[in-house]
Amino acid sequence: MIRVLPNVLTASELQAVRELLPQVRFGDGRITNPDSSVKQNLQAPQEDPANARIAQIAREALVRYADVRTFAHPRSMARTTVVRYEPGMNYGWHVDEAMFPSTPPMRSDLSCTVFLNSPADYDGGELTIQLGAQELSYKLEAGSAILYPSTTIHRVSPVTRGVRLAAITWLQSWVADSNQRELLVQIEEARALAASGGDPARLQVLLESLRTNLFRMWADT
Ligand SMILES: O=C(O)CCC(=O)C(=O)O
Ligand SMILES: [Fe+2]
Repeated sequence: MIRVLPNVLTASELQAVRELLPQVRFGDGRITNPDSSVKQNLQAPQEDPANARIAQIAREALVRYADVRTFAHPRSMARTTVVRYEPGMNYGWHVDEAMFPSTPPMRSDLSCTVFLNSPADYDGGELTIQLGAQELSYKLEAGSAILYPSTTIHRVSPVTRGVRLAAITWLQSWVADSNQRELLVQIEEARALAASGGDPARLQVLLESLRTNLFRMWADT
């Protein structure tokens, strides 16, 4: 399941990020993926002070964002890194690493991109995610983010004009299984609908989905 998170960064956080971005000293993105033959971008070293400040702003914004809690049930979040794609740069089809060598090591369940500049600033640079035979492409407004399963094959298509800037991170969830996470998301939606007296037809279909899918999960065959 993929979730777009509009306006993760407030206007003042976005302004702070805009002032910090020119101070980031980018290096070759392959520093963290030396064996990759498809990664062709620029990436801030972890120790870069402007990267660290942007990372902190992005993390705090993600942690306080209610949909991140509902959708991801986050247990831990990996390092956050600012990436930069100039014309000709791209990150070809790949799957993200399963484990990050943090202390303690963490498993990536969800990948996250926080878009840091306007889609009008560049051509190309879509984040495209494969779901079966379908491809879904995203190019979000500055300050908005996307969460998607780290199990998916995805890419950043070549930038053909301008510069694409984003902050990327990964989350480990308390609930490893994405089908189980999906049921918790539906329970939360049903709870919120019941509390607000919202659309009864939607509440009905959510409850049907929960009953049917829990039965499917628990039925002995
Ligand atoms: O820049 C992005 O939106 C995601 C890049 C990516 O797939 C990665 O760094 O693993
Ligand atoms: Fe990736």
